[in-house]
Amino acid sequence: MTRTPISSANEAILKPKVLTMNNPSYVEKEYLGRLQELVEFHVLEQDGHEATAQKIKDAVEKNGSFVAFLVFMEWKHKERPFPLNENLVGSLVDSGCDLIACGGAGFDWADIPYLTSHGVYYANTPDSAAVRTADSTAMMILQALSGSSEREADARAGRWLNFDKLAKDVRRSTVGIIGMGNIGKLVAQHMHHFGMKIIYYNRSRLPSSDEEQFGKAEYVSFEEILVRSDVLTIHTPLNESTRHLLNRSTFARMRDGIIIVNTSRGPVIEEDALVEALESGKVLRAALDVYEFEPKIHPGLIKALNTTLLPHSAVANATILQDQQTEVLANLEAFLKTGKPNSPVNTPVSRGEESSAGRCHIA
Ligand SMILES: O=CC(=O)O
Repeated sequence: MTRTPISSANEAILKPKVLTMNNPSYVEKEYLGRLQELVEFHVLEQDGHEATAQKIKDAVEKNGSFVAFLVFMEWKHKERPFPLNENLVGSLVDSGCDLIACGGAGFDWADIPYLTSHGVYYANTPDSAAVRTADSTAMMILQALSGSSEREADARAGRWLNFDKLAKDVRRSTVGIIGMGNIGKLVAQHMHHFGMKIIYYNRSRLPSSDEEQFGKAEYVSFEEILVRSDVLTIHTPLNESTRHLLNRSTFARMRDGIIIVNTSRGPVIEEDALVEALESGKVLRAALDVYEFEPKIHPGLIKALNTTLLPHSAVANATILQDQQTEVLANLEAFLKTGKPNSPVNTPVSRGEESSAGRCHIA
């Protein structure tokens, strides 16, 4: 694969300008070339929150308005300059930016109400994140059922044949899926293939053809999913109604010896309550990729042997950046051609009534 930095000094004057955070270095050269015929890219390298906000202000001052701001993730940057709020992107928004397209499925780091009320689309990258997150979730469910982290610790410590806590049989276990969006459905597909019974809780019921495909998955109430799940896996976005969805009271209502898996967002679980439930044995094991106060992990989780802990890396495989950066650019391309990105998470208020043709930047 060719890695092609985009030029920050394209000549064409009449092309709409697009500001990017980092280079889309993993995108196929031909695709990038086609987009460079449509727009003029300006690149800034990400920094801390305040420093990035200043770089954005400087870019606007120097170049005038940008039609879009694209955020490309890079491995070398360990921390993100978020939150993506008025302080970070206010200068862009005020200068007429219509689209912010960002790598990543979650968008809790962006002030969506601010963007919506200022007429700006926010687009995420659900497709590239979904497959990797679902694959990692399946792996973590199997790890937690088998107690592989405890067994590995035994092996490393030379403890042989320690069968105090035997693996649970995947084929005789029920997985409860909270949130049946793209990721939840892929997890259902994976775990059905492993022979698990699937139950799910979601805002709305899936078409019966989907339920059939997942081995007659059952749509259940929130209370029912707590008491019937052997493994509970969370795939909801983080918002005010899902913050601490799992808390002291819900843990108390779950079946004894439940397994908790979370690859969505940490604050969906009240971590203190989870630690208590792991200590009491109410929760047999937890497999987590996300934490309430990232990048800090609760000391009680680190200490516990019955946890499998990953550093928010469920999506991180060798090809994610290529797919994610391409998905960000596809959002831009769709927006330029139709006035709407492929995967908007909001409907900007001032534009809700406009016809999409009215917003096209490219005929
Ligand atoms: O956390 C990862 C994502 O939101 O894609």
